[in-house]
This record gives sequence, C-alpha cells and structure tokens, in this order.
Amino acid sequence: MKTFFRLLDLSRPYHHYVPEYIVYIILYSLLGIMNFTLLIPMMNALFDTGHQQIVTQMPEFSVSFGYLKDVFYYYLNQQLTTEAGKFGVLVYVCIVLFATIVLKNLFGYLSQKVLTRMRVSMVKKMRDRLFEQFSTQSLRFFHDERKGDLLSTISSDVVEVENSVVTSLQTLFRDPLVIISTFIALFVISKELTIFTILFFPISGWLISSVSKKLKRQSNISQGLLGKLLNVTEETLSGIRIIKAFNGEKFIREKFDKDNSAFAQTVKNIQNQREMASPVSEILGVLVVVIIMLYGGYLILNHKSNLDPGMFIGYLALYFQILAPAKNIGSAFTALPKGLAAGERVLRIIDLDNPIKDKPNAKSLPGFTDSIVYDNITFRYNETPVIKNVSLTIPKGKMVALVGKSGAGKTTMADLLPRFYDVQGGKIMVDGQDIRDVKMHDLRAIMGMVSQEAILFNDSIFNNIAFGQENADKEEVIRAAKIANAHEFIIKQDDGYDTVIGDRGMKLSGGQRQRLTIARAIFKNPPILILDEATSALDTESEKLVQDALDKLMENRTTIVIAHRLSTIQHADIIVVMDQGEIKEQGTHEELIAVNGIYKKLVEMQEFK
Ligand SMILES: Nc1ncnc2c1ncn2[C@@H]1O[C@H](COP(=O)(O)OP(=O)(O)OP(=O)(O)O)[C@@H](O)[C@H]1O
Repeated sequence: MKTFFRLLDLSRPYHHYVPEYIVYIILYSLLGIMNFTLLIPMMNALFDTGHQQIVTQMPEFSVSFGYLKDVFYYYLNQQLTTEAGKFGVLVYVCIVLFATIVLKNLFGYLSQKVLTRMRVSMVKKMRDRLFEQFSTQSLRFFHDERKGDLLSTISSDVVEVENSVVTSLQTLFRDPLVIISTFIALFVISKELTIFTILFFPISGWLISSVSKKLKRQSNISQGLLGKLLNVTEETLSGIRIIKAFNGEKFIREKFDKDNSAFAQTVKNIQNQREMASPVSEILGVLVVVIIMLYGGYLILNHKSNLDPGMFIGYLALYFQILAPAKNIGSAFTALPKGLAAGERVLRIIDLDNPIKDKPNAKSLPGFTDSIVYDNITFRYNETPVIKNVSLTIPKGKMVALVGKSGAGKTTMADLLPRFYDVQGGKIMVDGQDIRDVKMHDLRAIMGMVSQEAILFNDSIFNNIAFGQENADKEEVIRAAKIANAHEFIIKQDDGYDTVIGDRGMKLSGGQRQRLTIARAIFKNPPILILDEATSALDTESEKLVQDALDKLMENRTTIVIAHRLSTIQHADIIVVMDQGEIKEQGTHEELIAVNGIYKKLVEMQEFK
C-alpha cells in the first residue's frame, strides 16, 4: 500500500482534484440509490399493496432527505387523485427515474473527467522524473542498469501503472462509497436480510487476495523478461551491420525467440488469472442474490418479516446495484498487484540518489586561467583500483597525450575530469579549486569532448553542431563547420544544414561523422578539450581532413588526448605513459625515447600508427 500512496503522491496537489471529485461521487452514489428505491412506491401504487405513503400537503422546505421524499410522495399522490390515476403514477415515476439516471451518469462522467486530469498529470510526472534521472544520473548508473530495463520502465511500466493503479483509483474511491451507501439503504429497508448478506463478504475477500498475491510475483518475472527482450531488440537495431556481416541473424533470432516465448507464457498466465476475477466475483454476487431471494422469500411466505412486495423487489433491485462495483473492486484488487510491481520499479529509479551532484554551497567557476591538477588520486569502479595514487599537473595551453596499453586507465583519467565519476582518494583541481566544490555546469562548460565513437543525434546537422545551445547563431555554426572541414559536404546534402542525419548519424560516412563531432566541439569553443582519438583507420583523404580539423580544434587549447597516433603524440607537450593505473613515465617524445623504457618499447612495437 505504501507504493500505492507514493504513486498517488505524484498527482499532488490534491486540492486540484479531491474536493471536486468528492462532490461528484457523493451525488453519483445518492442518485444511484434513488433510482431503485423509486421502484418501491411504484409497485405499491400499481398493485394496491396498502403500503402506499400518503402525503396530501406540500411539505415545508428544509434541506433534508425527508423533505425530498415528501415532495416526491406529494406529487405521486396528486397523480393518484387525477384522471390518469395509476398510469399517471407510472409515468411520473418513470420520468423521475429517467431524470435521476441521467443525472447520475452526468456526475459519473464529471467524476471521471477529474480522474482523467489526475491520471494524465501523474503519468506525465512519472515520465518526467524518470527521464530526469536518465539524463542526469552518473555514468555508474548506466553501467549497473540494463538499457532494455530502463526503456521498459519508461514505456511499459508507466503504462501499466496508468492502467491498473490509476484505473483502480476510481474503483477504490468511488465504488466503496456506492457500496456503503447502498448498504445503508438496504439496511433501512430490511435489517435481517442485510445482516445476513454481509456474512458473505469475507469469503470473497479471501478468494481475491489469494489470486492477487500470485499475480504480483508473476508480474515481476514478466517485466524482467520484457526488459531482456527490449535489450536484444536495441542491440540488434544498433548492431545490425555486424549481425549481418557475421551471419548472426539466426543466432539473434533464436535468442529473441527464447525470451519472447517465456514472456508470452507468463503473460498468458497473468492474463488468465486476471480474467478469473471478474466471472468469479459475478458468480459470487449472483449467488448471494439467489440466497437472498430464497431467504427473503422464506421470511415473507412465513410472515416472519414485515417486508411488503414493493420493498422486496426494490431491495433486490438495489442489491443488484452492488454487484457491478463489487465486481470492479474484485478486478481492481487483481489488477493492482501488477501495477504496483511496475510502480515499484518506477519508484526505485526515481528514488535513486545521484552521487555526483553539486554541493549546496558550490562555487562558480567563471573560466579557466591556470592549470589542471590531478593530486594523488585513486579510483575504482568496483573492488580493484583502476587508478592508483596518480599525480599530474597540466598547465594552461599545454597538450597532454595519455598513452599506454589497453586497459591502462587512460579513458578513466579523462572521464574523471568532467566528473563522470568522482575519485575515491586525492582530488582533482582546476585553477586550484577541487572540482567537487564547484558547480558542475560551470565545470563542464569549460570543457569540450570528442570521443572515439562519433556520437550524434537523430536531428538536423545544424542542431547536432549547436547541440545544447538554444537559438544558436547560424553564422557561428557555419564557421565551426568550415574549420572542421565539414562545410563542403554539408552543403552537398539535400537540405544542407537542415538535413536530418538518421539514428546516430547513420546517413553519413565515418569521416563525416567525426568531422561533425569536431565541429560541435569547435562551436562550443571550450578552453579545455578532452579528445579520444579514433583508432579505426579512415581512408587517407578522409583521415587527412579529420586530422587537419583536429589540429585546428586543438590550437590554443589545453588538451588531454588519449592518443593513438605517433604524429599527435610527438606534438604533445607532455606524454604520460600509463600502465595498470599508474603513471610510469612522463616527458616529451625525445625525453622518453632517451629514457629507453615502456614508451620506447611501445613506439618500437608500433603500437602507435
Ligand atoms: N564501467 C566499468 N566498470 C568496471 N570496470 C571498468 C569500467 N570501465 C573500465 N573498467 C576497467 O578499468 C580499467 C581501465 O579502463 P580504461 O577504459 O580507463 O582503459 P584505457 O586505458 O582507456 O583502455 P583502452 O585504450 O582500451 O580504451 C580496465 O581494466 C577496465 O576493465
């Protein structure tokens, strides 16, 4: 239930819905009772039971049920005295009955509208909060979570919560009121019968709760399977070239099919059990009605009850009124576990703390003027340290090349600077300030990043270059593209700068993609640049264009480059040789060759291209 209320909490502020809703549902339930109690005077009038109430005087006005009832009987008696007689009563009762049904439905509709408003705002808030987490969480979060699970949470879990939790709001807030008020009316009509029927409720409750427990367990299993399915789908969509090249279609299809079959089976089980709820509760309800008929009939036949025929029929009709809401409650209780399980998955992600965030008193960092210092830092992803007691000073304007074998910790060193992760020991300082003490936005504003894999978005070329900046100046974007040697190919595209480049820039060549990411960094024009050089070889022409663009990008900037090319490394002011998370050598190309250590070996082994 805690989850239910936490989810409900997302629809705050309640005063936008609750008072209005309460008014509607009270009117809805009262009108519902009135409908069928109208049968009693009608039956009495038509069949001359001698139980008709007589009101010959228009009652004095007061805000009470008694007044309404007396007015009703007054007009009913008036009908009896006119020519139309009993038929007049019939017409009169039918008109009042019809009017109350119209009004009841009107208020039902209005209450539903309030709920829809609440439901839409709650679902929107849920998606907003999830996306906020997806866009701000630390990188560690994305390593720990499966992408498919995250996608299934924001898509199907949210829909599941909407379908079951939000839909059951109506059932849980409206239908009990209908049932209770109807029961009060039933109690007024006949105490004996009503007490007798209440005894049946615990049995239904027990049946429903045993089904719902099982459903919750299965729902968790099904969602895990759906996450897996989405994962395989996502991987297939993004790795389609490799799948084709390695003839992996059959393998990947079989993998998908296995999970898909398991998912289908679980969904079938869940659905079958869910569907049980409605017929079971209907049968239980009708069974109670049948018993009431027998018991009530027995009482009347043996003159043990003062129920008149009109009241008995009215009683039964009213009792039928309870069946639909009782059935709804039964279905809601079986639908709810699945929704709550989905809700728990949504809340788990919404509740996750982001370990990398601004301190409350974070200082601003207006620019970059002096140096970057890695001061005796230690870092680990899991148990084993990946960076061990590393110190490195990078003065402004210098270019530092990080080199070393694969897995030496170069990317990690670069990732620590924009606080993708925080160090566990030591500190990193920019202009003498610990980067954990400054505003993250300011820190990242002074850095640009060009990664090995060209990461682009399915948007126009213009928006990709000006990424993150609203109302970017067109001239500036073109200038950046020209410096990055990208302008020429961009204007040859069908829509020039407005060309949409497809998922991850699929519609462009590798070299073109890289030049766009370089143009993006040039456009941002940050004083610090983090560059992960691409290892995959482009053709000579394209490579020359990319290299030239990179050289221009690095000009007059402080650059940390994870270097793979000897030409880049030779130009570096400081070459840092890393091995197993430690800095083993540091100096210029000539100095390090002279040292005759790891660096020289790497060069000799032609590690660099
Ligand atoms: N998200 C992660 N979770 C756990 N371990 C990781 C993670 N990322 C990297 N590592 C480990 O940290 C070590 C350093 O990785 P890093 O990517 O920094 O190396 P690198 O020198 O950049 O290698 P390469 O040149 O191959 O990219 C490796 O042993 C790697 O297995």
